[in-house]
Amino acid sequence: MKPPRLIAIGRLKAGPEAALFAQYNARLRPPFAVTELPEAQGSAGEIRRREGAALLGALPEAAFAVALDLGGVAPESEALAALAARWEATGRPLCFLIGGAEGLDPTVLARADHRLSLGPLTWPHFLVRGLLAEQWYRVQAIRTGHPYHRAWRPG
Ligand SMILES: C[S@@+](CC[C@H](N)C(=O)[O-])C[C@H]1O[C@@H](n2cnc3c(N)ncnc32)[C@H](O)[C@@H]1O
Repeated sequence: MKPPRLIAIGRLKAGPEAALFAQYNARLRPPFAVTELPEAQGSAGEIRRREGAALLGALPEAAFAVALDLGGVAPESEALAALAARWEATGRPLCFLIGGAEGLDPTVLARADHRLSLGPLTWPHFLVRGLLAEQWYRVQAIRTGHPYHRAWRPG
């Protein structure tokens, strides 16, 4: 299987966020391939537009693009596992897009094939990489029946 690609704004320096991402990415089969794009300068609108253009420029034309976006739908982990199977069945290279501090430009959201929320809380973009890697590992555990994911919830 081709590795999913993570295209993200900002260069992740060594520290707790990088360690969290590395820990879960190392467990993934296959791990994410990562493309980092520099943070843009200017007003908030200019930053969004410039970063948006860079994200779209780094996105392969055929890609199935999943934008990490607060305005998207926040699925339960089992539902995300079902979505992952559908995304893979398209046969298109899977790419996740993470914005910078100003968020994703509307052009990126318009291009996205899916808008994925990790819940209504706003997370720092560097932390989102680790959260996504953990959820993708959980998705793989759900799909393979690995006990990492415990589905039980109180009734
Ligand atoms: C600090 S947030 C940007 C906040 C910005 N005000 C917005 O509304 O998008 C940086 C990036 O992290 C990702 N992000 C942060 N929280 C998220 C969440 N709860 N669900 C999905 N993505 C999130 C998005 O890709 C976002 O562009």
